[in-house]
Amino acid sequence: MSSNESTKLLWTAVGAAIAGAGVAVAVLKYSPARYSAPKDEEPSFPPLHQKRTSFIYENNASSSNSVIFPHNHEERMRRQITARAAVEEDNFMPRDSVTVRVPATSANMGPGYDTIGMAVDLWSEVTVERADTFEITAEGEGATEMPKDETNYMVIGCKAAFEAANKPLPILKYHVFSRVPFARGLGSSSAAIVAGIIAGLILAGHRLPCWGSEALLQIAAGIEGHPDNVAPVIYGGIQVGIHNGTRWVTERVPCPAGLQLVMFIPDFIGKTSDARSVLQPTISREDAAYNISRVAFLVHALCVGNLDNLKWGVEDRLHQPQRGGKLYKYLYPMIEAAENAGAACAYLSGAGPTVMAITAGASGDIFAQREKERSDLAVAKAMRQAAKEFGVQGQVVVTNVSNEGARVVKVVPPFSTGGITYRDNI
Ligand SMILES: Nc1ncnc2c1ncn2[C@@H]1O[C@H](COP(=O)(O)OP(=O)(O)O)[C@@H](O)[C@H]1O
Ligand SMILES: N[C@@H](CCOP(=O)(O)O)C(=O)O
Repeated sequence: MSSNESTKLLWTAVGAAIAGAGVAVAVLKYSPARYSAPKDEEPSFPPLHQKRTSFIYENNASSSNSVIFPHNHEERMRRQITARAAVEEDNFMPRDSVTVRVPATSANMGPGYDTIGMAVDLWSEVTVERADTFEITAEGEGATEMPKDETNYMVIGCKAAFEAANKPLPILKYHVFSRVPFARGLGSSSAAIVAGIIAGLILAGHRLPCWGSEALLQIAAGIEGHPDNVAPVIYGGIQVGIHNGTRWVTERVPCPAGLQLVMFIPDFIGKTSDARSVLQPTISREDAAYNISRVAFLVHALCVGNLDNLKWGVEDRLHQPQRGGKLYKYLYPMIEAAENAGAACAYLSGAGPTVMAITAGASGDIFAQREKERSDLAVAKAMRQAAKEFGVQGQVVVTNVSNEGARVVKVVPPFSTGGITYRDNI
């Protein structure tokens, strides 16, 4: 290399270093990290109904083009929310009518009492509309049994939504087409609560903060008292929820593909409140350790897709032995029969009386699989036989886990406008 070339290289390097330092200073000075909330403090945003195109970048030093550090998830979310909110601004006006679909859920999954729950591919559809007189009509599961007055959870959910919106509850009429078995341990109450809240929010034209506060979850779990049903109704999949001392927090647990759910649903009703009252108020350290180990095993088995470990993972000493002993004598014999017939595991769904067996199919829809690849039929037969031996009448329903939670399927006036069409043209 000539001395000329090396001098040129030296100056290029010096120039690059100065430019780099300049960028670094600019980045540090204007980095969005400077505007993030102090540690341990929730970032406070203006009310969500306010025009938001300005609130994130009120301080002009930070523009939407400024650098986001890889770890700065919060800033990235704020920008995404801002962009989306600008598009959706028009959609937050009060509505006349809304229809929401909500899934059944299977809580506890054995040892995860009041903590773990799974969305089940069985859906109810709730329509709430403004009316001159209050009315509740229902068809399908529990149509005659569910309350038709203000104690109905759809109404309680709707009321909570209007309270959150700080608006008086208008006169509304409710219609539910229910496919979630009523008071059978498949989360009919949580489905009604979540449907009511979502419908109420949309009718009121109010939206709740999601990221960082999950306000919908707070309201729903506040009404239900535990998050194991409402979290999967809202978010779908398998959810593990806690209360962190300040608020409810839920996380999705990965769900292995191709699971089938084989449910024995007795013909009789089992109210959750009754099934909670048979539980002992305290448990031994040994039983606590037992349940901790099983929950850990369950979550691990789901995460790595090790279905062989599920049968250990669903074992429990917190509620199943008491409920099985006092209310559902068929429970353990049915679990054994299902597992012997090829189920990966079986447990009491929620507070019962339904027993849930999980079987592993090949990939694709079960109706497109050869019988050899499916164990749901053998498991269903074994569960029915066990029920017969105990004189319990009921039906077996086979379905899947739903990775999706509650969704709005119709709104009047619609969200879709000439310019933007939302899915299903809602
Ligand atoms: N819209 C509704 N759908 C189902 N149950 C409701 C509804 N509104 C109120 N309930 C009450 O909730 C109870 C059913 O909930 P629960 O006992 O927890 O069973 P599940 O396992 O189905 O959630 C019943 O006593 C019923 O009166
Ligand atoms: N953790 C609760 C779950 C109740 O579920 P449900 O579907 O029976 O309402 C309990 O075990 O009590």
